[in-house]
Amino acid sequence: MLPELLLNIDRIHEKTTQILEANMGAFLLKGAWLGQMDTLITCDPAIVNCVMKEKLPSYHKGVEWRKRFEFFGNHSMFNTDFDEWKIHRNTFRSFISHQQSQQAVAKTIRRILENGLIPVLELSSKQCQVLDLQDLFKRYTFDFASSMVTGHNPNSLCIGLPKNPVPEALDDAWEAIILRFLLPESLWKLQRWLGFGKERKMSGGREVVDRFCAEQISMSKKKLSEGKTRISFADEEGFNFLNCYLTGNQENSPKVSDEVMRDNMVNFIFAITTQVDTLTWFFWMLEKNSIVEKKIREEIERNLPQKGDGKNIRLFQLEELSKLIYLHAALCEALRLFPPAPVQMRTPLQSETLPGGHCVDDKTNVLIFLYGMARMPSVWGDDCLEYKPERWITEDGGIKHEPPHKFFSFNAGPRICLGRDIAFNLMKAIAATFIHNYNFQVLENHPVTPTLSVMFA
Ligand code: HEM
Repeated sequence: MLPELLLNIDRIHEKTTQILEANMGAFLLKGAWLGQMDTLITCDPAIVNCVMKEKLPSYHKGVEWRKRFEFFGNHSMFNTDFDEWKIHRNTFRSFISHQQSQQAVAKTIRRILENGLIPVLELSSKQCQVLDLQDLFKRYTFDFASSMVTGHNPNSLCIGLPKNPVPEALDDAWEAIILRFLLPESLWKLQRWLGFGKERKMSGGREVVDRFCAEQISMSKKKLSEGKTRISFADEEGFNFLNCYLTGNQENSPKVSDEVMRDNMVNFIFAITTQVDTLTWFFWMLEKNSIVEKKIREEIERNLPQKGDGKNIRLFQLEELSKLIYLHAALCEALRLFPPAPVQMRTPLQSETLPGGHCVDDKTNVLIFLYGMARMPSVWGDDCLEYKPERWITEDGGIKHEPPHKFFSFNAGPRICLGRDIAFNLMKAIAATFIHNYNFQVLENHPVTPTLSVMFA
């Protein structure tokens, strides 16, 4: 099957989905790939539940995963397992669930929308300019990520749209990483050694990201030593992820090395910027389903009536956004059909039998293909290919809860995404601002195809 997949590389998501459907949701790729290991490719929610939740301690991300994602460093939460992962997860959790967090998220989003997005949109609409929405979302999420992680807003979303090398470096990394999954290891290693193609771009990107992190770490240390930031990250002024490390995130927490901070800063920035892809596909879906856009506008008008003459640009408070159920459903539906991370992989530590009877061992990767899961009639019904926010709404008008092993876009089990609520706030804030205040349309004949990247971009 590997040749069949490689021959269809330009439509690999569709091809894999077809093969999965013909094989009842799981098929085995024998050897010669991913470190000469066999790989069970699956989109069966029962297998996901078993691997990611019920038996997670028996599986790890493993060496083949880390080799491919080395851009993130050996000490990032994303690349670690077991005890080391637990330490990092606790640090992230203590930051995200801190009482300052919600206020910091709300203020930061508002500041970026008010001072960054609105001036850009106002100018562009006056001058009838064409805008690249994906680029705007990249700037929005990067400015937010940098503010939360380092306390510094780089203002990449501002009039003139200056180039920022860090988000570009992340995009380059994604495109190189997918090739590390598709090409034989010897080939991508040779490319890395020769400094060639996407590997060369990724190495350059790594330098850019390392420099960014080193500068931020050194600036924050300097501020702390000069007493410019209050000592605790728990104060409003000093509340950022880096300070959480520098000032100790919990009682008696050991101070960590710059390398650990670097790896987890990159991890955090990456986690936040995943929303670029969801927002982009969401707006594309609105273009194709104008009735959904109309319903969102009506929901905003109905639930959040405007005071005054309605002529001013309107921004929403996060508490207001929680009243927008249909918008939430429309975003869930975009996340279902276009999960930003379309694959997850785990390797068992020993022999295991999976639901459905597949046997795997420590020489077999289990690769979960989320993109395919969304397109299985057996999982989501005969209308699974349709963009249909209504599937997320209960009879009494609330949001329908789907178990994470079925709606797997935020992962499931002990490693479930910690930033889900922040993600929805970020996405709803920009979506409501756009939809309520502006009309937009996609350029005629504009080609829309996913790039060959490990993210579904
Ligand atoms: C649409 C937006 C998002 C999606 C689809 C998403 C999805 C995911 C996925 C699939 C994972 C598992 C990664 C893995 O183990 O390989 C994950 C983990 C994580 N996410 Fe998100 N994420 C989003 C936004 C965010 C945001 C905004 C934050 C932070 C504010 C965040 C924080 C995290 C953290 C800390 C983890 C690590 C969990 C662990 O390994 O224990 N995510 N996310």
